[in-house]
Amino acid sequence: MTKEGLFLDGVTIALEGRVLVSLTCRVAPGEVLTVMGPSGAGKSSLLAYLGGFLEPAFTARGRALVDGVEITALPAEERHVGILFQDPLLFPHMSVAGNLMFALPESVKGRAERMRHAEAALAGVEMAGMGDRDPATLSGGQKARVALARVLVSEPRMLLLDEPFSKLDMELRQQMRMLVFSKARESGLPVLLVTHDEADAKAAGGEIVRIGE
Ligand SMILES: Nc1ncnc2c1ncn2[C@@H]1O[C@H](COP(=O)(O)OP(=O)(O)OP(=O)(O)O)[C@@H](O)[C@H]1O
Repeated sequence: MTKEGLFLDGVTIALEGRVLVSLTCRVAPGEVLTVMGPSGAGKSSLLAYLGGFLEPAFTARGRALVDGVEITALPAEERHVGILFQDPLLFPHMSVAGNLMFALPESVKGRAERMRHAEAALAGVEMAGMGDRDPATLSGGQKARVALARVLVSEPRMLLLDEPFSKLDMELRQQMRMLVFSKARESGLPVLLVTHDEADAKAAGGEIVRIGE
């Protein structure tokens, strides 16, 4: 399929009759669009609309297309939107590899093959050989890298990032920014990044949209 990236076509989100977000823009494959704005502006609601989990208190219209596929016309489970939140949200009852295998598409068959995919993805985030570890024994930075590997193995069409670096300390934050944006570029995934941090936007290097100001 030709990669066209993400197209937000008149995406409008309102709460109690008040428009919070109104956006038409394109994000090329591998590029990042950063959405900034004050608390309560509607940044997370925009991601929730694209991911298919917007609360019913909101009304929304407009289309989001990824590589020509109108994801907003699909049920959430068919959108294949990868999301990273502030917290890595690893399943605590599964090993690190188990967390990745859970996210792998069903098309990857057989336990050995699934394990190989998981291990390769871990190696791609500098976590080679850590598949057997219990997530609780990992550092914050390691958990963040596992969360990134998990979202990448799920073969998403695009990435939504909701303040994914904000809980990391300065040095780790910079490392994670580089890793996330280089993985997005490498895999040609369009990225929507929500952040309060101007340094995130700078590292992302793409266009910045400010809402609610
Ligand atoms: N379930 C809900 N029902 C009603 N109002 C809600 C609901 N969830 C959020 N809101 C309100 O919707 C508005 C937008 O919230 P949203 O979380 O999208 O903002 P945000 O820009 O992501 O804020 P922050 O930067 O603080 O995360 C806020 O005024 C919030 O109080």
